[in-house]
Amino acid sequence: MSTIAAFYGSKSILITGATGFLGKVLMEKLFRTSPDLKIIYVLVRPKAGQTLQQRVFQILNSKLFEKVKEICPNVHEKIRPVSADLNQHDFGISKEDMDELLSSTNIVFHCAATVRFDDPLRHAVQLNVTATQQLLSMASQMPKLEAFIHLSTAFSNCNLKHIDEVIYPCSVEPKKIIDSMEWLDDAIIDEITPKLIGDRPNTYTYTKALGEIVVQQEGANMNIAIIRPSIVGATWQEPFPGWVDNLNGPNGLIIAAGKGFLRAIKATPMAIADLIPADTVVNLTLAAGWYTAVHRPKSTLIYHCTSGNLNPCNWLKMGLQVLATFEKVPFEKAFRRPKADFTATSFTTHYWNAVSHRAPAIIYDVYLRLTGRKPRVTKLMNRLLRTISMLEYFINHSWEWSTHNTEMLMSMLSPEDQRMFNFDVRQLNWLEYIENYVVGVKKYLLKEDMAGVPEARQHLKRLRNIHYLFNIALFLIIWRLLIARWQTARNVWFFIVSFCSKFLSYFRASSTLKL
Ligand SMILES: CCCCCCCCCCCCCCCCCCCCCCCCCCCCCC(=O)SCCNC(=O)CCNC(=O)[C@H](O)C(C)(C)COP(=O)(O)OP(=O)(O)OC[C@H]1O[C@@H](n2cnc3c(N)ncnc32)[C@H](O)[C@@H]1OP(=O)(O)O
Ligand SMILES: NC(=O)C1=CN([C@@H]2O[C@H](COP(=O)(O)OP(=O)(O)OC[C@H]3O[C@@H](n4cnc5c(N)ncnc54)[C@H](OP(=O)(O)O)[C@@H]3O)[C@@H](O)[C@H]2O)C=CC1
Repeated sequence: MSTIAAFYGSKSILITGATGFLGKVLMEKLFRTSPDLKIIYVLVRPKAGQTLQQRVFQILNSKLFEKVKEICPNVHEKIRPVSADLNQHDFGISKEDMDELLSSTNIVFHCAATVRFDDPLRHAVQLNVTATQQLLSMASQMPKLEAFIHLSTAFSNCNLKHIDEVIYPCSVEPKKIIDSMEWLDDAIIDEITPKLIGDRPNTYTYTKALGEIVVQQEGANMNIAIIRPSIVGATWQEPFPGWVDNLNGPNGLIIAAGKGFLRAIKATPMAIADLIPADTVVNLTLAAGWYTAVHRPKSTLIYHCTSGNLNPCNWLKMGLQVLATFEKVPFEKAFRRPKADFTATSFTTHYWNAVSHRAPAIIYDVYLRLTGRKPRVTKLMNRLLRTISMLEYFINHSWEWSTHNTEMLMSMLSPEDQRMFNFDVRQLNWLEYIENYVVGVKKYLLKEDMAGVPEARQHLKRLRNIHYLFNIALFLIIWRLLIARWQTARNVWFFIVSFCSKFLSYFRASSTLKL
């Protein structure tokens, strides 16, 4: 019997960010391995015209929860959506709901965050720092609380090269930042943002670092752990390989490359691609929750959930496997054939952006306009280039994360738990994982049927033929123009034609002699 699964049975669990990518995988695993758990409270905000119940219903009805519904048929009774907006004071939670949360919760998993890289500092601070502080204040009033698990990121200290499982100070205290957001106006905040974030690339990583300090300060008297995942990718094994549901991280780029929009990217091929599967993160998170509650470590433990030092893989190997999978399982209705290269300098990046990204987009939009349709590719391409510029930092740097606490936790697990809550990335076969990841992007994100693969292949063949025809036509047009305007080109042309005709007459003469 799994000790961890038994631990979560009979517990009341509070999850923030349960509608997000990791939150859903976490909830799924909890229900699947501990179907007898008491209740999961999920803090959800109504969104896109959907009520909380509709949002939760949609999650439970998704493919991700198919196994859960077999194992735990009454899952909908065990999940309690609580209306909450983390941007509001007390999260806008009603008094009755708050009383129930405070009196019943045993474990808190804090997954909610803004993960946007371009969020204005005020918004990122509100969600990643102030809301964390408020949640800790709520947690401090929970008499039955056994553990509080905070999801941070391995990149919270990406301004450093070597990162230990410790909390690093920031130049300005989080409390001062929170206070200043109250009275500074937006223009001033925008002005001071670059100074505050310093050598971090965005407000996301900066506010996640501040969030960690808040957790350490405010949670001193609680059983707390912090999980720092690196780049979270599709699921590796559970509940099935390749599950993914948003465009964050590599996902959007895999689509862009598979559909032939992304043809070149500035990347350091040999830099470590520190990807970590979502189910690995969830297994470590649940194991850490159990360990924190049962073993009550004296200080807040930080767990690096990274792959680089245990099972390193570089961007080149990953990129090539992504491209190899496109050959096997092409995406439908591609814009161009998938083919992507790394660029090394800003000059070559600008060049390929102009030639391989912007020019085809403009040409296609002209074609759309001429055929009476609305041009859209240039806009899409601009958005893609903006996204790439935001992600580029992470594919051109390498980091070393120590994983002592994570390895210690692994050694504390029983063999059964090591199997059931596996977070040992040394067992991960990257090539297999990436293939399943790309197929998962096709199936679960693009909602493309595998039955459409032969037609997708045919489409790529047509694109190849169009490409050849286009190149030949372009060559002939340029050559014709050159001959018309430039004497040297005419001379070269005359030389080639006379050389070919001499070669042909020689060939004809020698074959006649042989006869
Ligand atoms: C399997 C790995 C291999 C990868 C290989 C992929 C390419 C294959 C090519 C092969 C050959 C070449 C090899 C190349 C190898 C290198 C490839 C690099 C890929 C790896 C990228 C690394 C990413 C690292 C990030 C990790 C950092 C830390 C992790 C975390 O802690 S947090 C989670 C990460 N957070 C994010 O990723 C958020 C990033 N997103 C944003 O900040 C914003 O969305 C934005 C990018 C700034 C865009 O903002 P906008 O306001 O312009 O847009 P909005 O968000 O409103 O969306 C508008 C529409 O655009 C769609 N969209 C959003 N995001 C993306 C996206 N990433 N890609 C594409 N499209 C996106 C969105 O859905 C909207 O669509 P609409 O609704 O239809 O309008
Ligand atoms: N994905 C990744 O690559 C990595 C993620 N992490 C960390 O893991 C955690 C989860 O990330 P992930 O699942 O990918 O993120 P998602 O963006 O998928 O999910 C974010 C969650 O936060 C919720 N949320 C955002 N704003 C509010 C709000 N005002 N009130 C209530 N809920 C809100 C969202 O709710 P809604 O659905 O209503 O928007 C959603 O459930 C984060 O803390 C992130 O920093 C760390 C490293 C890498």
